[in-house]
Amino acid sequence: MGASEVTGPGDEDGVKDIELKDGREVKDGDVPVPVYSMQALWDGKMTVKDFEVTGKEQPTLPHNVFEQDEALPVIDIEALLGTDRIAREANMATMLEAAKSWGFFKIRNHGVPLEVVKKVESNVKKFFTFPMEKKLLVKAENFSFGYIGGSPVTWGYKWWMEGLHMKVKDEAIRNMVNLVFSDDKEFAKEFTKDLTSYFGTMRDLSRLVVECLTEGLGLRPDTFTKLETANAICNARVNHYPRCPDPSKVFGIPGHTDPQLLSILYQDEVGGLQVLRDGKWIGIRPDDSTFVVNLGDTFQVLSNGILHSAVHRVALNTLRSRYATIYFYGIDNTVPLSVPPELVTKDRPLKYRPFTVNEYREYLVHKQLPIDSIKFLEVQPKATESATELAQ
Ligand SMILES: O=C(O)CCC(=O)C(=O)O
Ligand SMILES: [Fe+2]
Repeated sequence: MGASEVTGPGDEDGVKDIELKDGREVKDGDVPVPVYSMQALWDGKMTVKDFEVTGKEQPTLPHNVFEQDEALPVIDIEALLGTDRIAREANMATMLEAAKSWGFFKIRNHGVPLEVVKKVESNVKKFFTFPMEKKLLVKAENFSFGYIGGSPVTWGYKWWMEGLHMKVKDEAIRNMVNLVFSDDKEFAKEFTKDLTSYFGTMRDLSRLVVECLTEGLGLRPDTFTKLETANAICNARVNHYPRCPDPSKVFGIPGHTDPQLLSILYQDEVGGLQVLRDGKWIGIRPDDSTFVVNLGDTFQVLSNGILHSAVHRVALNTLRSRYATIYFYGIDNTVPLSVPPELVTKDRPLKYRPFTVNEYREYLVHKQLPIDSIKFLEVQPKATESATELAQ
């Protein structure tokens, strides 16, 4: 199938004069910047074949099969905040257990009006309809903030999605929105207001969940949230997965874990989010009365492996575009982070080494988000120890 038959902006040619060299874009001898997969597809520089996943990693579950979704625990946030001690303890226990085993759960009675998320979704939907040259005004360099037209084409597997990755800081939001919607000042103002309110409510919700889980680990509830400094990487992304002519071979996002502490996700009614549980993929049913929470690598590491950062992926379909709005809650990106000593015992020796969020991020951007990227943070056996083991 030719790129022209693929849904999406197709002919937008904001990058047509850019040469691809070793998967990197080169503009008039400038420093090369990465080009993204969907952007290259829509520009006729890649085909659907370039997105195909092979062998064991191919999609196995259609986007609309949710057979075991009912088993996914649902936590009542109102009960966590309430005065009924029994209800609180029951929900705390279920949440902690879900965080250890699934790494995923749903939350209900979370107090965030659906409209707050839907507004962000619809504003960004409008952004996605713009011609590529306009989207590229806020292109994310190095997979950071702004427009992501897929995954870097240098990665082994390619993401069939585009996303708008937004910083939490008000000023950053304002600058980005004003740049893109410069000819519609009223809309830009509304957009900024909607985003600011979304970020505020999601941050509060994330803190609450993180603090309850931290308390469940036997630590002071603010052990990790107090590291949510000005340097913290908290951000949000609206993902758009266009219809795909071959969902049996292509993923929106292949299996991966999220790097941050925690993600809170709202998916539209189409379906496609799947989580790996005990070696089996389970489709998560879309549901407007809940958000999906999943733990990220930082939480698994800082809990010394007690909590689980689950592998998840996004399946596509031939009929409908899909949107997901995700808030990623992170902590300081420069301070060295390490497992609290209380979580290291004789039975549970230290599993992960100290690291900084920036160091991990740097690794991920260059390593294509491998499914087991968290291994990078494992304690390495000391050379002398391995030599001793070998000698025995
Ligand atoms: O689209 C989704 O449901 C999940 C997206 C996701 O996993 C991510 O952006 O990290
Ligand atoms: Fe993810």
